[in-house]
Amino acid sequence: MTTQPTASHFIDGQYVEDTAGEVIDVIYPATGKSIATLHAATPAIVEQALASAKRAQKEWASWTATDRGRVLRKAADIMRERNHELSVLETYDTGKPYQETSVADATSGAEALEYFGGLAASITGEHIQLGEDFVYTRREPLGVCVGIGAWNYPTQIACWKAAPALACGNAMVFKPSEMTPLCALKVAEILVEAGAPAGVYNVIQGYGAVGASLISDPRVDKVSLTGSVPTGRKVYAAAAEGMRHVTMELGGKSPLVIFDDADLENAVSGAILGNFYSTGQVCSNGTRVFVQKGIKDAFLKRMTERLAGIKMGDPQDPDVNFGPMVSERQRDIVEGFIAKGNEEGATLVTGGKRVDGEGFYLEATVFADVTDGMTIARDEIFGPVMSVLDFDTEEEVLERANATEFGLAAGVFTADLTRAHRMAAGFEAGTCYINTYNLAPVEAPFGGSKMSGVGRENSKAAIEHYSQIKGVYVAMGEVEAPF
Ligand SMILES: NC(=O)c1ccc[n+]([C@@H]2O[C@H](COP(=O)([O-])OP(=O)(O)OC[C@H]3O[C@@H](n4cnc5c(N)ncnc54)[C@H](O)[C@@H]3O)[C@@H](O)[C@H]2O)c1
Ligand SMILES: C[N+](C)(C)CCCC=O
Repeated sequence: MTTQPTASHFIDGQYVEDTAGEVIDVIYPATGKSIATLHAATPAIVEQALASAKRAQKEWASWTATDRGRVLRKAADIMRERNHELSVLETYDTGKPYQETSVADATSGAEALEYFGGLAASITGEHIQLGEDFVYTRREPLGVCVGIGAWNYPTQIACWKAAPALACGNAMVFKPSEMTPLCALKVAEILVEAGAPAGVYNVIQGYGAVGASLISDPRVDKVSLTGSVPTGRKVYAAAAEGMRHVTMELGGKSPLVIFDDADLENAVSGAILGNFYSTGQVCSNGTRVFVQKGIKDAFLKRMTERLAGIKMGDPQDPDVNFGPMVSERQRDIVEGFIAKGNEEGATLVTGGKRVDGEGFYLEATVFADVTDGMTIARDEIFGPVMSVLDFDTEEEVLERANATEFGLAAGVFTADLTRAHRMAAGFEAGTCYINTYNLAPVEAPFGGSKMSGVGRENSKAAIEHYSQIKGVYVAMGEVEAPF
């Protein structure tokens, strides 16, 4: 497969290049070798993208919602037909194993396009009768939306933003992460092939400065960021300057609580999904695993046995189920956290070492006897590191689970369903799980509370964040005035 795209940017329905932009060297995480060279957007490219989105949005919004929905559903079909090719590219972009990308990335993107394509025609206002007079509301697009992506799910993030934005009649300029710039270009190509007018969905590349220049442009009505909390703070503040709408999908340090009465095998599976999928590079991961004391030894034993089933290697090999980290830098950061865990007195149960040779491989790592104040229990690590903390009572664990600035996700494993619902109600998190972890179907809202974010992606809730209501008062009689 050719990983070098036709050009760096996709604007107004076609590939565009400007070699004056800063070089972006795309590295395959499994080998550490360059697989493509792109250029960050120059001010001229940013201008072209925004002008094109501004112009195209008017036309797109004038289509019936049914017609817009048909384009999105056709794009979903194309994505499904090309799932293999798109999954191979996602694996080159991120290093995630093909075993994962072939079921979780273009497929999730297609589901979003299909779901919001189906919903488009049902995005309506309402009628409010006021005696003889009445008010009707129109649910209107916001205009030009900017999407900014993180590197862990490049296809999914591009589609989770494009699908609701376009269903509501907006246009989008999307800037992928500089670490994984390839996949969003394919989403743009597919939308045009499915019939989206040129300019409705544009992709431009760049580092943070390109993202920042998009946000401050007066033509922009909304910014949707998927990224870290520090970047979220900056982006939210810049968006506030221009009173722009925002969606912030940010980081987390989510709790996963396992009671003594939980089904052990399911709890271990949930903790694996919540810590080691995508080599641990998942925002919603339940990295603080609170295990009730009575089940702790059995949990750690079974976890260690199950992790022996990891098959690390060439992520394009369909038998491999654990890939490298996205970059050398990210592996260094995670190794720094592992060192802190050791220094601060946690017990290393398994893993903890990098794998020598090419690529950015790091072992799946489990620490036990972690306490709330340790660095590995407080900071988002964004790598394959699980921290196991002990607890005694429900009341105690809920308080400790919530004692964090983050609020992205939370999970509980227990056979006591009354307790499970009490815990879900008590968690300070936007996305909660009972007896499972990290599923994100498009029909359900996904997003965080506290410092983990603002707004929701997926589900009908996303429509609220890509549209605005206009109220129209209609008088049926004479106008009364005081003088
Ligand atoms: N909540 C979610 O849905 C979700 C999903 C995936 C990742 N994440 C989070 O993303 C983080 C990992 O991704 P990352 O390292 O790419 O995050 P990051 O914050 O470093 O970068 C995210 C994006 O923001 C851009 N950016 C950086 N500075 C900017 C600025 N000043 N203005 C505008 N754009 C700017 C980057 O170029 C990149 O495209 C983790 O914290 C993870 O939890 C959250
Ligand atoms: C679908 N997952 C696995 C929950 C990932 C959502 C995006 C967060 O990183």
